[in-house]
Amino acid sequence: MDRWDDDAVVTPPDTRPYDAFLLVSFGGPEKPDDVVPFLENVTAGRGIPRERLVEVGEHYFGFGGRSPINDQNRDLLAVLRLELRTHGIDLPLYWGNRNWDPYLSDTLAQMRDDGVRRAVCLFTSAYSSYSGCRQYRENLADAVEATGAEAPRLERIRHYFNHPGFQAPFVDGTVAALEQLEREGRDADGARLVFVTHSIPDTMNDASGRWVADGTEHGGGAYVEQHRDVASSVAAAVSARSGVERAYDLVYCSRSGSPHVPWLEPDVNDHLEALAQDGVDAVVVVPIGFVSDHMEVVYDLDTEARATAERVGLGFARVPTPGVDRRFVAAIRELVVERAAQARDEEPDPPVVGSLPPSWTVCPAGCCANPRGARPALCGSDG
Ligand SMILES: CC1=C(CCC(=O)O)c2cc3nc(cc4[nH]c(cc5[nH]c(cc1n2)c(C)c5CCC(=O)O)c(CCC(=O)O)c4C)C(CCC(=O)O)=C3C
Ligand SMILES: [Fe+2]
Repeated sequence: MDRWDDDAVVTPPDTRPYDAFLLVSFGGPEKPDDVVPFLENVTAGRGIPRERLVEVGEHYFGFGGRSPINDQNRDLLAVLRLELRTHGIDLPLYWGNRNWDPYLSDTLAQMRDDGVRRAVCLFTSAYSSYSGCRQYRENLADAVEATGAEAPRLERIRHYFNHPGFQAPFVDGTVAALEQLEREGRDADGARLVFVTHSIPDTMNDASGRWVADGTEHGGGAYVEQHRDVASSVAAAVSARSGVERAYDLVYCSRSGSPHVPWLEPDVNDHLEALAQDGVDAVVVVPIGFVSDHMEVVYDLDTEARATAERVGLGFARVPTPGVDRRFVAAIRELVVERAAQARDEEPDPPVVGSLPPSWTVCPAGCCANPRGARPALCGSDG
């Protein structure tokens, strides 16, 4: 008969004061008829040129009008539910999107009806920027407004770009990609590591992580700084594993908006062309800007950037995003427990890799300012 040692009984981690977890994401179309209304949601008031919308719409139609992003969030919730349960954490999980069903306002109403009082939120963006943080905080404020007085109180997990569980899948994936290039007869030792993230307007980067105290501005440029820190940390871990120092770069994809507005560069396609001209034989593309392999990855990188690499004769291997990797899912569990301890005024020791400290959980006044003017936003000190 199996003996159940008393000391084998693990005391579940304390997640009070939270009685729910909310996954906050971008949303994406699920069938061809959804594509145009989805794009209209995304670009409302953004001044995106019509020809750009038609172009991006074609990307979606090329994938049957269905973005992978909602299914990836369903998968993440399924494995997270298992992860929490096996660690004795009984937290109901909810999911809401900015731009498509399930919308945050519908999800918040469900949470209210279920009697949820105080939920911890994770955004499917690991970094500081208006699009990746404050805009989600504004979306939460709008959803709480629509839900009314009984809406749950919402608090946010820190930016998790430097959590070890977010970076570990990129390190392993890069080592595996180099081995793949080796098998293809490419110069893996001389391969360039090309870290990629979503381009944003220069002004949005300048405003990222910039906050105001007593009329004085502090910080700014956090989006690029955080990505550079991840790139250097992953590149160092890969070189420690492979015994080879490789050159690496941080480049950008998915630029949008008016061509007259400066966005972060170089674009990944321009960069691949330049590397080929410099005689580089192969690249490993590491999409550190993304949590799952959604359209900005499977189209902008796996379709567009891969075609550029083939055209210029570069060996090309693309590393998977964290998605449902068990270390990333475990990191989410740890971040929930960490945030709950902070909410109880305890002082957990947040694990980080790289040279930057753990990010804040309550955004300071003015942080990642909305380029179109201030709007109500939750999870910060400027409501
Ligand atoms: C920083 C950032 C992230 C990462 C943070 C996060 O993960 O949230 C992100 C994610 C995503 N962006 C996505 C899609 C789009 N982004 C657009 C437009 C824009 N993105 C921007 C920034 C970002 N975007 C910006 C500054 C614009 C210009 C309009 C504006 O100023 O707001 C447009 C309009 C057409 C166009 O591309 O021009 C689309 C369709 C999808 C869904 C993919 C799928 O369906 O699988 C996802 C996850
Ligand atoms: Fe985007």
